[in-house]
Amino acid sequence: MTFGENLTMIIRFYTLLETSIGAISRLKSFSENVKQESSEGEDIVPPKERPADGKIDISGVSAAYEDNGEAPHEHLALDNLRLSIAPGERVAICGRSGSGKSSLLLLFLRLLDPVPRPKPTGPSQDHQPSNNPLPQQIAIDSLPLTSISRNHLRARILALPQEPVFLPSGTPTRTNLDPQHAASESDCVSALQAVSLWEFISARGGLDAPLSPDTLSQGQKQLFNLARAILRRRLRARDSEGGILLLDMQRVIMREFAGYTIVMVSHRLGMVMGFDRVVVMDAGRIVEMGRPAKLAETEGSKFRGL
Ligand SMILES: Nc1ncnc2c1ncn2[C@@H]1O[C@H](COP(=O)(O)OP(=O)(O)OP(=O)(O)O)[C@@H](O)[C@H]1O
Repeated sequence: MTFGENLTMIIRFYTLLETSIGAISRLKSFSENVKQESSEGEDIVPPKERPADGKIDISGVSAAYEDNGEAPHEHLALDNLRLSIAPGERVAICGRSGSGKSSLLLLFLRLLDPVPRPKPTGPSQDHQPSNNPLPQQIAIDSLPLTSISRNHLRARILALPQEPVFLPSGTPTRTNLDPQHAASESDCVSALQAVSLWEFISARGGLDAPLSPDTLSQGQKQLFNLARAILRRRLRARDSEGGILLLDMQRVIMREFAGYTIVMVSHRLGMVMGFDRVVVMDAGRIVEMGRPAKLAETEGSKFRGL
């Protein structure tokens, strides 16, 4: 072996060692810093057809990211939210960056939990009375979220986040699309066809070929994520129709989710106008609510201002 080859090998192994040490350090910091979720009291496993209706009730809920224990929170991401959503209603959540839209979706998935409110803030408003008589609670189809098994809750609610998550590069496309291998090959192809991604995937070796998320554009990643939700919706439809879809992306295929209660975060007016109701947020509070077309016409409305 020449000196050059030896040097190349040393550099390659050294780089690998550095990468591995980095991974170990990230795992160590993850296990030290990330608190385990407590599943106390979450003993209800809803029957397969739930959430069949998709009714949502939020009564006086506040939430914060920092963990203060029992101490009051200075910065609330969500501040005394009260919102009822009827089964099958399509609600768009609007508001400036940082107003709490994504945090609201995290609430439904128990990725953010309610915290006690420090004190009534600001003047009482129509949409959010500051003297709230109800205990703070979120319920889906009249079941308090805190009593539903967290895993079941997350498995039942379809969520499309802003930043889609992919399995490590090299994982087959099919596993990325359907990690539990619950769907048939034709189900997978059909879901990818529904979002016009099948031709692209097929040209790269099809379902069993390894997928490198880096080779997908941001739009393609969102479409892939949408194909996952379509596939899960179609598999679920064999047991029950309806459910809850949380959308934190701009592109939606309404046709695929007819009958679902939809809560969508949106910045695009064109998308919002087709919804039943728009909820405008500011500083973690609901500041306006109503039919999008009506609010868009109302002089001085916050929605119009956006
Ligand atoms: N991981 C986090 N840690 C701490 N604070 C956070 C975190 N995520 C959001 N926040 C804070 O919570 C508040 C609400 O943020 P959120 O992401 O819900 O807003 P948003 O309306 O979805 O914004 P955007 O339109 O930019 O996505 C903001 O004050 C934000 O700084």
